[in-house]
Parts: sequence; C-alpha cells; structure tokens
Amino acid sequence: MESSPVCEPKLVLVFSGKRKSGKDYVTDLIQQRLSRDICVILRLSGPLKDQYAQEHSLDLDQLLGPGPYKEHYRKDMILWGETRRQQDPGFFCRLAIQGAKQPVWVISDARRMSDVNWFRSKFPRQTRCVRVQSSEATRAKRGWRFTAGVDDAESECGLDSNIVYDWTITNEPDAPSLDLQLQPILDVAKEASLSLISDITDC
Ligand SMILES: Nc1ncnc2c1ncn2[C@@H]1O[C@H](COP(=O)(O)OP(=O)(O)OP(=O)(O)O)[C@@H](O)[C@H]1O
Ligand SMILES: C[C@@](O)(CCOP(=O)(O)O)CC(=O)O
Repeated sequence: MESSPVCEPKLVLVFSGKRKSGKDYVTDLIQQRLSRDICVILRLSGPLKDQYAQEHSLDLDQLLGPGPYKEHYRKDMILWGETRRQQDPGFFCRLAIQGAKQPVWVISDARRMSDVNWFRSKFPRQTRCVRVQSSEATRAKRGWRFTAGVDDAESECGLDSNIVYDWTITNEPDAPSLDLQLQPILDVAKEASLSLISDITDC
C-alpha cells in the first residue's frame, strides 16, 4: 500500500518516551499552545488499536485512554502490531497520517527505530525527534508498574539509544515548567507554520 498525504507538513515532531512518561500530556499541551488549526496529534497506535479492537471485540475508547484497561491487552497488542510491522514497517505510519492537513504534525508515540526512519525518509527536512523523560518513581505515581515482556521489549526500549534527539523534555514535578521547556519547540513550530517561502508543496 502506498498512499501519499493530502498535504505535506511543514514540521513533523516525532515524540517518544516510556510508558507514563507523559507523551500524551505533553503533546496535548503543544496542541493547546499552537491551536488545532495549526497542529494535529497523530498516534501510530490509533489505527493499531482500532483494528485490534475490532478483531477482538474490545472497547476502543478505553484502549485509547490512559487507564488500566489498555494495559491488560498491551502485551498481546504489541505482538499483534509487530506481526503487521514485520510485513510492512510503515503500515501504521501511513494510516496515522491519512487526511492530516495541518502544517505541524505531532506524532505522539514513536516506539521503534523503524517509526523514526519512516518519517525521516518521507519528510527528511521536516522531521525532528523529541524525547519525553520521567523517572521511574514519577511514572509509578502515574500508574506504571514494571511488566516483563513489555518494559524490557522493543516497544519500550527501541528508542532508548542510537538516536540523537533534537529536544528532551523532562516531565517531572521539580523540573522547569513544561511551558518553559517547550518554548523552543513552539518557536520552531510557529515559524514553520507561518513560513511563506517554502520549497515544499502547500495544501
Ligand atoms: N506534567 C504532568 N502533570 C500532571 N499529570 C501528568 C503530567 N504528565 C503526565 N500526567 C498524567 O500521568 C498519566 C500518564 O500520562 P500520559 O498518558 O500522558 O503518559 P504516556 O507516556 O502517554 O503513557 P502511555 O504510554 O501509557 O500512553 C496521565 O493520567 C496524565 O494526565
Ligand atoms: C500496542 C502499542 O501500540 C500500544 C501503545 O499504547 P500507548 O501509546 O501506550 O497508549 C505499543 C506498540 O505498538 O508496541
């Protein structure tokens, strides 16, 4: 399958981070600061969960939410998704970007080098990588418990090393405020979304 997006983005922010590091929280904040007209959040796990829920008659809303429901199915969802990715590493990336029209794309949940490589190869000039980092103690307060087969597997560790991040956000109560840490990213996003001179295809 090879489908191209309707519009080329001006900036693609690819976020990764461990479970309960706050990827959704941080990327939601970015969207709030930029507005929904400028920034869209795209989840690679969105089409995965959608298809998995249908095949297993599960509650999609709960799989998409932050609660314990999805944790019950996580290990099996990972294996299910990996089978698809082995056949086609860009499978969920392509589905996730379908119909995205905003100039700034925030990919909230990259987990594997193949995800990063896919965006880097499709959008080499626009792609930037961002890591969200939290201590295990903070993640535990948000509901994280170590799970063998999940926290020691590629889904959680695939982007721990061998990647240079453009920005790292420390999502801890005693860290500088998220607004302060996100300012350089927001500045780049605002500049990219406003840029009139562009050598890429506009909508
Ligand atoms: N800075 C913060 N202040 C307050 N609550 C936070 C903060 N960061 C994260 N949380 C809360 O912690 C929980 C986990 O955060 P979130 O869902 O964003 O993590 P995640 O990295 O997307 O996790 P997962 O990979 O499991 O989806 C959520 O309930 C979220 O509201
Ligand atoms: C199955 C999986 O997509 C679940 C992701 O869920 P979440 O981003 O933690 O809400 C993880 C994976 O693809 O390895």
